[in-house]
Amino acid sequence: MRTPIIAGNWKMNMNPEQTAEFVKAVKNNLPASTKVEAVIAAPAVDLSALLENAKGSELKVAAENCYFEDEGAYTGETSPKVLKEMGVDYVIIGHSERRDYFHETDEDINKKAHAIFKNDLLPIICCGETLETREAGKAEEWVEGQVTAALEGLSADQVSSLVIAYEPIWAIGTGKTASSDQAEEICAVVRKTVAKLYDQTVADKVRIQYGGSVKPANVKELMAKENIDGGLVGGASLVPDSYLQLVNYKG
Ligand SMILES: O=C[C@H](O)COP(=O)(O)O
Repeated sequence: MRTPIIAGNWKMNMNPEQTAEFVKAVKNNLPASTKVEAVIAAPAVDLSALLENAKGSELKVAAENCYFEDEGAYTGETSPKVLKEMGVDYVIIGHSERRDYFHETDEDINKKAHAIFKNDLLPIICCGETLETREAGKAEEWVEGQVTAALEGLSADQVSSLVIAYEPIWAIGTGKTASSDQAEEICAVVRKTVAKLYDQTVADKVRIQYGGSVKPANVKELMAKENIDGGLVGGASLVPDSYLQLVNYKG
């Protein structure tokens, strides 16, 4: 009943020309968005090229970040209001790289989630533990805390429509995928947290992605898990053929 959602997260890796070429290479071979939602999250400087070339196709477009104010004196930030005007569908927030390198806090992420909904966009909210936290046996508690903080003040309807991406930091860009059982275990914790904060109906609707070295070779096994509804994919989303294999994992 939950539509799978596979999102490529390009990070800081493409320019507008490469973006246009990529979209041309994939746009006619994407699954129907009712079967699997295929999303690309691109750097702000590539969004125009992405949107223009994706027009009329099944591809959905995400920004990799935004600010929590619509406009004003915030040099270098991206307005969620303008993202909406441009035609963007989703915004990734709380990625571990932003939490770590750019000091994004749980409070910032919650403010961004509210700003995203205010502008009629949908957030993809990232969470995930470090290897240290996992080895200390605290991964579940950590992820529950991140999810609780990110969702504060959001309505049941809003939470039903958003996406949460569980990305164990030790599996990002390392080639070390969490086993499908490890991924499922924490994705189940995410769903339980939503049930605890809201109710089971909301928890059954929220879509949960796994991210961390997802590739064509492991996507089917991960997607077969009960609580995994999608993937947030870095490296393997940069090449058209690999991206197409991921979004067409159902055949
Ligand atoms: O947002 C995507 C994740 O950080 C995963 O990246 P990766 O697939 O390169 O491990």
